[in-house]
Amino acid sequence: MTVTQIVDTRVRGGRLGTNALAIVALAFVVLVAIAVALAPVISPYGYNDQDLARFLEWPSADHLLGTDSLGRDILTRLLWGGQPTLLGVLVAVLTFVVVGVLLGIVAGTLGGWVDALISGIADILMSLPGVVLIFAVLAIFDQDLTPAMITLGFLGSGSLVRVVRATVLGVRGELFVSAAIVSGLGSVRLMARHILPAVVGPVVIQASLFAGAALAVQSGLGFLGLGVHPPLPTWGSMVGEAAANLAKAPWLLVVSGGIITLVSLALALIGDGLRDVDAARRRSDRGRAPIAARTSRADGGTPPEPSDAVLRVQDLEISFGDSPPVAVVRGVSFEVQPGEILGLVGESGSGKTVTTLATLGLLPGNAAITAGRILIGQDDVTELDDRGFAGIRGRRTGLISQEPMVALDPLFTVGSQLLEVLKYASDVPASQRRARAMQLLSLVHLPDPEAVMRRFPHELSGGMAQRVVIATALAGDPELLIADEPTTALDVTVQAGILDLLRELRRERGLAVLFVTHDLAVVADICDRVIVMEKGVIVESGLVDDLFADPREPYTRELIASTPRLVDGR
Ligand SMILES: Nc1ncnc2c1ncn2[C@@H]1O[C@H](COP(=O)(O)OP(=O)(O)OP(=O)(O)O)[C@@H](O)[C@H]1O
Repeated sequence: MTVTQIVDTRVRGGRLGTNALAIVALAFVVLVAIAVALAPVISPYGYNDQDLARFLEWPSADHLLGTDSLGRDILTRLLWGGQPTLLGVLVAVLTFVVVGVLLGIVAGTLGGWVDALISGIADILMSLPGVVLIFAVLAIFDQDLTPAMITLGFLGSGSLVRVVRATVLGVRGELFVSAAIVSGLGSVRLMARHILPAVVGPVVIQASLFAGAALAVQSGLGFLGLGVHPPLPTWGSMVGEAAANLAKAPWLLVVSGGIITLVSLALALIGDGLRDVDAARRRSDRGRAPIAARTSRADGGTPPEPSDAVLRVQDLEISFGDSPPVAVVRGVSFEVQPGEILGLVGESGSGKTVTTLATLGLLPGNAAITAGRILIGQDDVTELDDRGFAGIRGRRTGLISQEPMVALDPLFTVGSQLLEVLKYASDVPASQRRARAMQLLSLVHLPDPEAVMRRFPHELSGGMAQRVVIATALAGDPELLIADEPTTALDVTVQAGILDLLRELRRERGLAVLFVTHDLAVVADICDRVIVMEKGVIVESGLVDDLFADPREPYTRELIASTPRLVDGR
């Protein structure tokens, strides 16, 4: 059985097991929706039929869920009340999906200033005080719930815009999309055949999670008596009535609060189930990614051999000092395949940095490789001196460091630094270097490359500087990028952009990346496989999803537990 088959088998097994709950939840929501839609047919009474002799009654054969303070049948009101409630949720979700998908696709497809404008709008939508705006809309539209729920969907769509945009950017980098464009597929067909199917999964997940949030807001409004047109109930208004009679008939709150809780819970379970399916699909794609990338590079698509690895570290031992030498890295072995992003994690002092420095031939003078080998392609670089490394650094390996500002010389413009690297690390003729430099700046999505060429490092933001560093690292067209905490010094939004760029480079150019970090949330976001180091040795390694789902070593579990964004799923 091949590795790909093993991954696929695991994925299928995972889907079946984890989604039983989601399927039950989906069946429940569908059942509730059908019952609510059929309220006029199946309700035992009218929603405003009053029987003042039988108010606040417990469930009985006549009134299966009891009666309210005016003797109205609770089951009937629950069914009728579901109509404005679920319709409101539907309106909000439809708005959320239409706005989010349209803007996300336009931003991801057109890029440039359109992308910047739409991303700005998405940021603004996410920062607006939603509840206040919804109150205002209700006041303006005479308590009409529809405009209020459209507003809710519109405000919520900012997050979906980002998800769809990122998905579109990812898909556009796929080889099959490039092949489709080259073979003359029009943009409408490209959208229908390749881009829309890719965004369906993430959109459905986001929509089901948003539906839960919309139900909560809808119910909250109903509870406050907003958007309600008595005597027609909403689930929220029924909670309000139940709260008013809490001492006399606590049962009412169990029923009205219960249906809202159950439907919200079911929507969350559906979202979680869909997310599992999507994660499993991605995991299987990631399991295949290196092979796909390798095949695309290898002439004739020959099956990959282990020796196709871009980087092979075998039984590496690194020691400091000589009387006696102290080994700080021991028995470290791993491989990085073309198109693969391998995470190297561990707490400070675990040996990540010295391992990567050894790979680049940059160990400090008091350190030495005392055992093992490092192979870049087929070349053992363990014994190479600086002259020997000249053909490797820049041309076969590129470095992205933690501090982009430090990586750039403050005395020279971006252009002169890029031209210099192109001169020494590439074979681009002098006459074409300027054009190539600007091409590299465009490749890393820096707008107006000509202006960027003229700037000094201090005139760049942190994110721009890191993109310049990545462009510089790509100048010699290396097959391996070593990224040493490349996002640690950047703020979260800029960080996401740099991670997107690395993913895109991997997809478009089949680049391999050795990603050194202590941030497991970043590893979960970008890496295919991960190696965990502790005190100079590898304690655990594996596919990222497997390792995070089922860490075997206590040290790994501790690392995961100390990363709040992973633990609470943010
Ligand atoms: N110049 C040096 N002289 C002596 N020992 C060193 C030197 N540099 C690193 N070490 C030791 O090597 C070990 C591994 O350090 P390394 O910097 O690789 O850890 P790290 O996991 O990369 O940590 P960090 O994330 O803080 O960079 C540590 O025990 C450290 O004390």
